[in-house]
Amino acid sequence: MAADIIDGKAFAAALREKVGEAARAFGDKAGRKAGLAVVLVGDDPASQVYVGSKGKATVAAGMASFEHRLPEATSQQELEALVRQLNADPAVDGILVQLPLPEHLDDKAVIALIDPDKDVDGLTDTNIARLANQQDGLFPCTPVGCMMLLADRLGDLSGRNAVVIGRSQLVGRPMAQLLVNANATVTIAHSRTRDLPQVVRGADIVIAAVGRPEMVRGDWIAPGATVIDVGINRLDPEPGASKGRLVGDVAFDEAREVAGAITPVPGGVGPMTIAVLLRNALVAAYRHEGLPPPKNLP
Ligand SMILES: Nc1nc2c(c(=O)[nH]1)N[C@@H](CN(C=O)c1ccc(C(=O)N[C@@H](CCC(=O)O)C(=O)O)cc1)CN2
Repeated sequence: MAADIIDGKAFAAALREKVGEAARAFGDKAGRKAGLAVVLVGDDPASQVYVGSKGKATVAAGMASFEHRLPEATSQQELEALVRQLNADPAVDGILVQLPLPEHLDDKAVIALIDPDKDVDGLTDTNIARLANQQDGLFPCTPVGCMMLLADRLGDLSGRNAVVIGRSQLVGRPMAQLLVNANATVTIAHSRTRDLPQVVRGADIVIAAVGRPEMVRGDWIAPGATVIDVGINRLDPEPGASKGRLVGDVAFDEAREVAGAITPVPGGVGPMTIAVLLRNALVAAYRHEGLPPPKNLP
């Protein structure tokens, strides 16, 4: 039987609604809107689209959006000066530097400067440590979104075997930590993993986050497994088409024949990234004002 489709787009829309309600309540309590600053350097077309979507979603949720689009030639010093300025700005509750940065810029040095309590991407050392120590903090949006989809589908994850394919700072590593914190048994697989198909066959939960189109094949998936596809890869255009198709890291049609549930691309994990970003920015705003975030905000 074909797997159920996990509708990330619908889940994200519901989360954005809840964030919108909580943002209105924040405005009433704090006498100001929660504010999210997004910094984009250069003209990478995909990043421009994502930053535009983030700005629109922020405003739609009733929050203030501060967009900083800097030219490709921006120096490390200029970018760091902007981050310092945003750290000091009381109207800014959350700061996100869109990745990847142009090659000449040192992303680690820029991220290290972000005030951890405004670090809505959860990439600073302080938030990495808070995640590892199971403390309150701000954690990376895509993995948090994946956890919400998994909890909705599977409930308690205790004792489940999860394989995370990919070990990036933005997805693979925090994803594995969140799964461990939820008492799953976690394997992190990567380019040096031996017999990856066999490793994946042992998983009840597969998180694919490698950035290689349709790498995970249907015969790697255990029957009934839950497959979360984080990859967003654009294929070369077919003859006569202006744009190539978007595919994930999982061969969707094959995997769907075997899995119990699977996220599609597009419409799966991607929309959760922006919804969780809004959630993180609002949580940061409540904490910034010394207020407890609303209990009904996941
Ligand atoms: N600082 C950060 N940079 C980047 C992050 C991040 O979380 N923080 N994530 C990605 C890109 N990203 C947000 O920035 C993002 C990617 C995809 C989507 C999304 O909704 N995708 C749609 C398809 C969109 C399309 O048609 O192209 C989907 O999957 O349905 C949202 C956000 C890298 N950089």
